[in-house]
Amino acid sequence: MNAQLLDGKAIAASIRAELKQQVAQQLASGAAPPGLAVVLVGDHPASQVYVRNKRTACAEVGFYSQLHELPPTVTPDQLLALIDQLNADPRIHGILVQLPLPDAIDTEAVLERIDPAKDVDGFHPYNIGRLALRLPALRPCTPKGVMTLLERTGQTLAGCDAVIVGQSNIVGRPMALELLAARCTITVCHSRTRDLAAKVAAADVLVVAIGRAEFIPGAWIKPGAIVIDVGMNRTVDGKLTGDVDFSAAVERASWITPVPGGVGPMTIASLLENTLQAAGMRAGK
Ligand SMILES: Nc1nc(=O)c2c([nH]1)NC[C@@H]1CN(c3ccc(C(=O)N[C@@H](CCC(=O)O)C(=O)O)cc3)C=[N+]21
Repeated sequence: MNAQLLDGKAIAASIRAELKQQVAQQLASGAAPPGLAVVLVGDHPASQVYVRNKRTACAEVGFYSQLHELPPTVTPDQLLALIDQLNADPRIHGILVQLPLPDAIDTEAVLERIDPAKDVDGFHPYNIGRLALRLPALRPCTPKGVMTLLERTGQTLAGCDAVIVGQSNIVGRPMALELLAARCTITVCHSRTRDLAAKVAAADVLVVAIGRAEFIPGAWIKPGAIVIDVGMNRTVDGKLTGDVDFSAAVERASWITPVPGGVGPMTIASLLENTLQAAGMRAGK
């Protein structure tokens, strides 16, 4: 069997085209554009690339956006004061504080300072709690993008055995909540999991988000599984590679995401959807 490619790059482009139309319609009826503020602390080179991609995407769909670049020496009080200012700014509907933050800053305190109604990353405990309770919320962008990819396969998720490798607050845990809401049976694996190979081999839907290049061998994949690779690892020669051994997995899976061009562009598309949602203009869902 040779898997079909879940082309995140193309699906994200079609989502942006739809959002662009919705924004144009709202603008024509006199509404202000959705506004996103991105806060970047320090000079993490990878973060600068991601932030640039996010701002380009905002411009493409007609959003207003601001970039706030702060030095790595910024004090917690200065950062919290900026968040307060953005919370109060009526032009800004979404606030994204790029992670990771410098060690001297208490990440949880910063994320909790963001108005939950402007929390377009969906990282605030209020929004995570609402996701856990299956209430409408701003949902974390990467798991939301993965759910959009899974919908595009046309496969029924209810009743599937879904296995998530990785238990991070930003991907693994909210991913488990999303798949549970879709009525999958969930297994979350992590560094203390026993017999990971057997867990992976039981997955109808496999989502891998651990950040270790080609950690999951293709031979572990259940024939016919849907494989979603959230990993983005930079190899020594500068290429991006996922957490799954793609060349072997593609021969067993029914659907698989490439890296790059899979989950990454969907994360940004979800951020745009969330910003539109926060602006009160309903995005797709
Ligand atoms: N508060 C916060 N929210 C985030 O959503 C967030 C963050 N912090 N910190 C960093 C990570 C990383 N992230 C990416 C999003 C898209 C691509 C993406 O579009 N990747 C392209 C390729 C990019 C390349 O070639 O380098 C792809 O996979 O095809 C990558 C990485 C969002 N993050």
